[in-house]
Amino acid sequence: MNINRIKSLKGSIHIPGDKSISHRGIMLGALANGKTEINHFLQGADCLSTISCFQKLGIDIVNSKNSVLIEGKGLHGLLPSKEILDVGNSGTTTRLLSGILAGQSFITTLNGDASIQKRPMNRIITPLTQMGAKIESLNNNGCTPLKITGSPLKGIHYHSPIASAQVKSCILLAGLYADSPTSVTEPFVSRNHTELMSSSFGAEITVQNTTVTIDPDPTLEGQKIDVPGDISSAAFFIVAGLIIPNSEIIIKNVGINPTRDGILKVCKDMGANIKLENIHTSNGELIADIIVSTSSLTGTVIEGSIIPTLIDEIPIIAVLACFAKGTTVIKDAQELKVKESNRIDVMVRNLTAMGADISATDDGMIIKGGKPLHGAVINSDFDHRIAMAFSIAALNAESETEILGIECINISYPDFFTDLNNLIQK
Ligand SMILES: O=C(O)C1=C[C@@H](OP(=O)(O)O)[C@@H](O)[C@H](O)C1
Ligand SMILES: C=C(OP(=O)(O)O)C(=O)O
Repeated sequence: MNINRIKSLKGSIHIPGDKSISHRGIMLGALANGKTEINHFLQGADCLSTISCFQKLGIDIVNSKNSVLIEGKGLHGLLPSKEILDVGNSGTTTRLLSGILAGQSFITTLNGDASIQKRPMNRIITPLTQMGAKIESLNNNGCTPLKITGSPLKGIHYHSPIASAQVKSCILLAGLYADSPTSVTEPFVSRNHTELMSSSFGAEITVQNTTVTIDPDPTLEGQKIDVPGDISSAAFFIVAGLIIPNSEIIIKNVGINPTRDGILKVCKDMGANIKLENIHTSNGELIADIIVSTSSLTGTVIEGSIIPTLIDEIPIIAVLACFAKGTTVIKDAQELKVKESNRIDVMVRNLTAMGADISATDDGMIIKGGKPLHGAVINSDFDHRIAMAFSIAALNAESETEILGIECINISYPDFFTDLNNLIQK
């Protein structure tokens, strides 16, 4: 894909459904009694992997694009899969599903693509094993393929060394099958969609500071879920609207859950023209329209408790920082090394190729903004966030940019270029 500089962006856009919430809707819908209807479900490859895994576990799911209908079979209704479950590229599917499978009365093997086979799974194997689960990393490297032998589980209080919603959610979902309450304490609060959604399905969840506790064996009842737009997808348009001259865009119906809204705070800190309108709540999730216009920006420091609230947005925030005056420092973000790619290395390599002044640190990056970007050949390393971040950077670079492996945007945002083209002013 070749991309050139554009003049401006104008208009309004509806962002596709939130990836994290879409995954959880399928999982909890499958474990609930009766029908669950999910509207504005994200039709990205990761969420389709979650659907196909649950279909193989005996759940009827009809995906009619506008809505997804799930015929839930209750907490104990899953059936053994005849095949290996394919989790594709999705870390969320792998880790959350492993928590559910740990409590079943059958054996499951799951595996995914080349990227998933390098992502760390000991972070879930350790707590699930403490609960009594039997999980084998078949290549003995702490990664997939995983063989999960469902077992009777006991409730634990796990102190997670990382603020990870996937680790927390994996343990909480396993906790549904435990013999006593299960608690997870994390160093900082990570996204809380599992907590919000499972309590709306009828689970007993209590939250105290950074500790979440779930009671076992609830009766979950099917729900109607309206998925808000994904702020992690909106982030590309937020940044585009800020860095491209003469732009003003309205991004409608975006989830701004406080455990996800770090990018909004960072933009405000940097001096962005950004406003929220029409703020309301749906299914316990906070939603707003976001209005952004071209802004003069200054660098900032991003560290500590805000990191989990913007972890997937760091690639596009690094692009934003290139267009700000002064230095932006990103710290405490070592988790970026174990995403679909090593997002610190890949951002530094590719932004350097475009002429930015950026260096990698052990836990983040330092960007000295203000140097104009020029076109380059960008290898996305088949990471969707990287491919989209550089598609936006290319819109304000001096010469043509070529992005290799652009198809990976299908993971989280299949219509990204259609939506972008609708805003570009010729
Ligand atoms: O729980 C989730 O839906 C997610 C949690 C985050 O991962 P970690 O839990 O590994 O931080 C995030 O990066 C991922 O895109 C989605
Ligand atoms: C890290 C991501 O997803 P996952 O962990 O589910 O693969 C992401 O979407 O940026």
